[in-house]
Amino acid sequence: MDSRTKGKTVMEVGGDGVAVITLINPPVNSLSFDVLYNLKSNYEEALSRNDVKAIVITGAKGKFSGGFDISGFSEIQKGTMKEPKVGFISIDIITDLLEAARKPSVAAIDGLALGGGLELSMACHARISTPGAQLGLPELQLGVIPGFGGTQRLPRLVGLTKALEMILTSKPVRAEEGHSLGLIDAVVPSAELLTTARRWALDIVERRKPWITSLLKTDKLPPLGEAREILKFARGQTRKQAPNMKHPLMCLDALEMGIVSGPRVGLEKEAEVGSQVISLDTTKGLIHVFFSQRGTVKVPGVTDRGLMPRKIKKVAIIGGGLMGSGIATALILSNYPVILKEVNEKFLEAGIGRVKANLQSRVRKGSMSKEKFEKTMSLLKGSLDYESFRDVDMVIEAVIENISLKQQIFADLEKYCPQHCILASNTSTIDLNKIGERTKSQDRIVGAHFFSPAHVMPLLEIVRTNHTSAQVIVDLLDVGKKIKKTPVVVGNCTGFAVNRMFFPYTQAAMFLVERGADPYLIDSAVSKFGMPMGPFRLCDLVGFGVAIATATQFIENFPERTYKSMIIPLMQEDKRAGEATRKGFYLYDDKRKAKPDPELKKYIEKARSISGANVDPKLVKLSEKEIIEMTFFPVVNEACRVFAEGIAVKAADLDIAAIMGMGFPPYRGGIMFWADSIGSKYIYSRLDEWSKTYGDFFKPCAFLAERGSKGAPLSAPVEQARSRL
Ligand SMILES: CCC[C@H](O)CC(=O)SCCNC(=O)CCNC(=O)[C@H](O)C(C)(C)COP(=O)([O-])OP(=O)([O-])OC[C@H]1O[C@@H](n2cnc3c(N)ncnc32)[C@H](O)[C@@H]1OP(=O)([O-])[O-]
Repeated sequence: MDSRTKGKTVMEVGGDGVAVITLINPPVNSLSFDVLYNLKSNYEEALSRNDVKAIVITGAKGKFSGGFDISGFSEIQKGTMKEPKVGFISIDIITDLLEAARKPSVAAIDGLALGGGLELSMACHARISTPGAQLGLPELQLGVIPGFGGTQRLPRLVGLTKALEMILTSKPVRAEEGHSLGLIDAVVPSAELLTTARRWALDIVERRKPWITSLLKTDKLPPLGEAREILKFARGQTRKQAPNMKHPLMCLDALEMGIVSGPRVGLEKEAEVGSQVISLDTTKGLIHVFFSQRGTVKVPGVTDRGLMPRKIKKVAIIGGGLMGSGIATALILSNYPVILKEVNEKFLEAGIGRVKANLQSRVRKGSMSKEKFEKTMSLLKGSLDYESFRDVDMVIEAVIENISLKQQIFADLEKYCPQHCILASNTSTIDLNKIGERTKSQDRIVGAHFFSPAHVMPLLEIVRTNHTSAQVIVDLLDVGKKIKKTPVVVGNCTGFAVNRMFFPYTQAAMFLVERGADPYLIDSAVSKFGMPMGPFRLCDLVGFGVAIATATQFIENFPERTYKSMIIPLMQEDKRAGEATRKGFYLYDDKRKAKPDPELKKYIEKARSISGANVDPKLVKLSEKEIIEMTFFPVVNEACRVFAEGIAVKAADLDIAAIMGMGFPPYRGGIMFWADSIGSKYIYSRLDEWSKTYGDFFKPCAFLAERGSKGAPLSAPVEQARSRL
C-alpha cells in the first residue's frame, strides 16, 4: 500500500468465474475514498471481463467493513479534503455501477458490517454472513446520516419500523437476527463463508437463487398513510430525545422522501442531506468525540514503550459500600474473580448483598439469565482479613475518604500482597502520595477512580503520581478496556480532572442563586443546554453529605477561588439533604419525581445574609445564554488550569472526562472543544469582567489569559506545561 493512500481493494478471479473483491484497510477496513475508488475500478474491470460471471465482495482479516472512513469527515470539515460530487459514491458507484450491474454480486460478511459497510452490502444482490457478525447503521451517533443508500435500502429489506429503530438508536443487530429480519440471506461458519458466497453468486447467474435489487423491493414497506404515521411518531420522539440536534430529523426527511416519491428521489435527498450534515457544529463535536474517546488510551511516554499488559487473574476490593460493591459488580461482570473485604460480617453481608442486587436488577430487566447470574456471583468471595490477598494481582481500596485509614490499609497491603500486585485507591480527592506515605511501594500505587454507580458509569480516571510505573498504568488501561470503561489517565492532585471541573460548576450555580437568580430557571437552562440535569437537581441526587465533603477538600486546597455558600449546609442542618431525604432543592414524591419547593427561598435568604451577598438585578434577569456562560465558563477556566498543570496530557482527554464524568453533551464535543467553538478571547473577556465585579471565583487563570489575549485555541498542546506526570 502506498504510504499516502489509505487502504485498497484487491480482486482475484477464480476458475469458477467469480471475482472476489477484498476490502483492505486495517484495522476495520473502513471505506476511505482510496478504497472506494479502487472498488470502482475493480468492479469496472470485473464487469468488462468475459471470464467473470459474478462478483463477491468481502473484507480482509475477518471484518467486512466498519463503514466510511470517519477521518474523511474531519478532513472535509477542515477543508483538507474535497468532498466528491454529491451522490457520486452512493448513486454513481454503489447504485448505478454495483447494484444495477448486469453481473450479480454477493456480500460475504465476517465480523462486522457497519455504516457504509452495511450499505455497500445492501446494494449487493445477496448477503451471506458468519454467526455473530454485527450489522448496523450507527451513523447518527456520529452526527452524520447513512449516506450510501442506507436510508432507502434498509427499510426495504427489514421494514420501516425496524429500520427506524436500527437507524435512530445506532444499535447493530447480530447476524442471526439479521437473518430473521431478511437483511441476511444465509448464516454460515467462517470457514464456509467464501465458498457459500461464490456458489450463491453463481446460483443467481443460473437463476437458481433470486436476483434481488434491494432498492426496488416494496413488499416490506407499509402503505403510504401508515408509513407517514410511523414517521410522524418517530419525528416526535426524536424531537423529544435529541432537541439540540438537527441531523436525525434530516435523516428522517431522506427516508420519507424515498417512501413518498420513490427510492431514486430518496437517494438524491439522502445525498444532499448527507453532504449538508457534515458541516453542522453538532457533527463536528460528535466526530471529535469518536476519535478522542479512542485517543484516551494513547498516553505519551507510557503506551508507546512497547509494554504489554500483565494478566490480572484475581482482584481484591476493600470496602463493600456503594462504590466498592459497584466496582466488584463491574469486575465480576467481566469475569474477574474478586475478593471483597469488609471489617465485619454485617458489613460484608451488606456489600455482597449490594452486588447481588446490582446483578438481580439485570435479571429482572431480562438482560441477564439466571444461570449467568449464578455463574457471575460465584466469582465473588467475601473476606474479613488479608490472608486471601496473598495471590491477588490487584487491590482496589474503596473505603471512606479518611487519610489515616487509607494509610493504614496501604501499609497492610504491602505486607500481605505479592510484590507485583497493583495497589489502587478509588479515592476521589485525596493525594495518592499521602495515601502511600507509609509504604515503600510508591511505584505500584495508582488511582482507579470510578464514578457512581461504578458498574454503570462509563468513565475510569486512572490517576498516576510521579512514582507510578508505566507498567502499572498499562495494566490498568487493559483492565479498564476489559470492564468496558473509557479510561482517562490523569495526574495526581485534589479532585483530579473530573471533580476539579465539577466543582466550579456547582459553585457558580450557588453564587448565582445567592445573587438572586432562580435555581429552577438555572436547572432548566442547563438541561436545555444538554446536561442530563441541572446543578441543583444533581446536588439532590448525589446527596448533600457528598457535596459538603467535596467542598471541604476544595476550600482547603483552592481557597483563593472557592465561592463559599452556606445554602447546602443550612439545608443539611434542617435534615433536608437531597433526594434520599425527599427534600433538597426540590421536593420528591414516592416516584422520585422532583417538584420545586417554595420553602427553598428561606434558605437562600439566610445564606445570603450570612455571606453578605446582595441581590443583583442583572443576575435576577439572566437570559438562558448568560446562565450557561456563567455556569460553564468557570468550568472552562478550571479545565484550563488542569491542562496547563499537566494533570491532563491532552485537551481531548478533558473533553471525554467532561462528557463521561459530568454528563457534558457529547454533541458539543466536550468542554475544551466547546470552549474553542466559542473562542478563548470571548471567554477570557467575560470571566475577566465578572471577576472585577464579583471576585476571584471568576478570575481567569494565567493559561486562559495568555491564550485569550491572542485568541489562541485552548485545546492546542501545552508547550512547556509544569507537568506533574
Ligand atoms: C458519506 C458516508 C456515508 C456513510 O453512511 C457514513 C459512515 O459509514 S460513518 C461510519 C459508520 N461506522 C461506525 O460508526 C463504526 C465506528 N466504529 C466502531 O464502532 C468501532 O470502531 C468498531 C465496532 C468498528 C470496532 O471497535 P473496537 O474493536 O473496539 O475498536 P476501536 O473502536 O478501538 O477502533 C479501532 C481503530 O479503528 C478505527 N476505526 C474504527 N471505525 C472506523 C471508521 N469507520 N473510520 C475510521 N477509523 C475507524 C478507530 O479510530 C481505532 O483507531 P486507532 O487508531 O486504533 O485508535
